[in-house]
Amino acid sequence: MTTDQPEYGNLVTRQETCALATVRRVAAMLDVDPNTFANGDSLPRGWQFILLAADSRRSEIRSDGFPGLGVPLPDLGLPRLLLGGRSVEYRRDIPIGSNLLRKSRIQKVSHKETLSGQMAIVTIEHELNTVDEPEPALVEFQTYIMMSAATNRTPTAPAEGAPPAGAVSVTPDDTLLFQYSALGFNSHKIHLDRAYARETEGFTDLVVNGGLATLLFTEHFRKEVGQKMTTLRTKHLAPLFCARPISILMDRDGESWRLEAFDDRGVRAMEMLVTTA
Ligand SMILES: C/C(=C\C(=O)SCCNC(=O)CCNC(=O)[C@H](O)C(C)(C)COP(=O)(O)OP(=O)(O)OC[C@H]1O[C@@H](n2cnc3c(N)ncnc32)[C@H](O)[C@@H]1OP(=O)(O)O)C(=O)O
Repeated sequence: MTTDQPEYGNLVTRQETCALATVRRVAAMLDVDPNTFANGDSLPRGWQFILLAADSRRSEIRSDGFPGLGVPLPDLGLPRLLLGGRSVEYRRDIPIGSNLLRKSRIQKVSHKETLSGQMAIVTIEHELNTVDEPEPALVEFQTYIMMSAATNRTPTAPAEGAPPAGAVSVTPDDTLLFQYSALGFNSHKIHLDRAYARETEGFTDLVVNGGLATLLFTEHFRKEVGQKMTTLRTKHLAPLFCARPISILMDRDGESWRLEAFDDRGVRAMEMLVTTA
């Protein structure tokens, strides 16, 4: 059963700065030379997570360590949460060093009864405007799946065999997970606290943040294709785990690219669709 809730609608506005120091740290995390970036250069498309962090007070942090969505959302009584997907439209470049106005709101909340229990699907919309332009430079929708406490049901998808041949492999480790969480001011414990991830949420290991997996995809796209993305859409189908190789496959269809991620057991865990101008 699905029930669509009317918009919560409260618009939250914030001042953000695309700080060179933070951009240099993202570069360092990705093993890119930080000295190749300067004020006035364009923020690489895919790196906007540093401008979309929540700034919740410590007293507002959820029991799972998640700082919240950065916009008011009533307590839905669903203590667990995973990123379901994102959809981004890049309209203009964001200059490094620029000041931005960020507008965020809950766009939609749907409630579902599923085999795993109650679920809410929450979509939040962010716009980033450079101060001198009336139209947003970037519009991003993020969908979070909120769930009841972990049951006996394992959240790990069934094994399907080996990863596909011809894929590029990347293995996120504890350090990468920590640095991504720190740069996004995200203290969710499934990415940082192995005992919590296993014992409280029932995962086999630390879960790779879907935003980090997306960043690894967009970096792969930047290096292999080199064209500017105009849109990207992701869907997270199964969790990816720390210290396990992720296999990335990329296919082109005209001006669109489809990237898929498989875990070390061959489970298709994520897909990303990219278009270019
Ligand atoms: C936290 C956090 C950030 C993160 O990045 S967490 C890591 C990244 N995300 C994931 O690893 C999620 C991977 N996906 C899953 O584990 C499963 O898909 C999930 C979400 C547990 C749902 O699986 P179920 O088997 O329990 O449910 P169903 O597949 O039957 O779906 C039930 C309804 O939910 C809708 N739905 C499912 N997945 C998504 C999705 N990715 N996006 C949007 N909607 C989704 C599905 O359509 C079903 O609805 P129907 O109307 O079709 O019944 C951080 O920032 O800290």
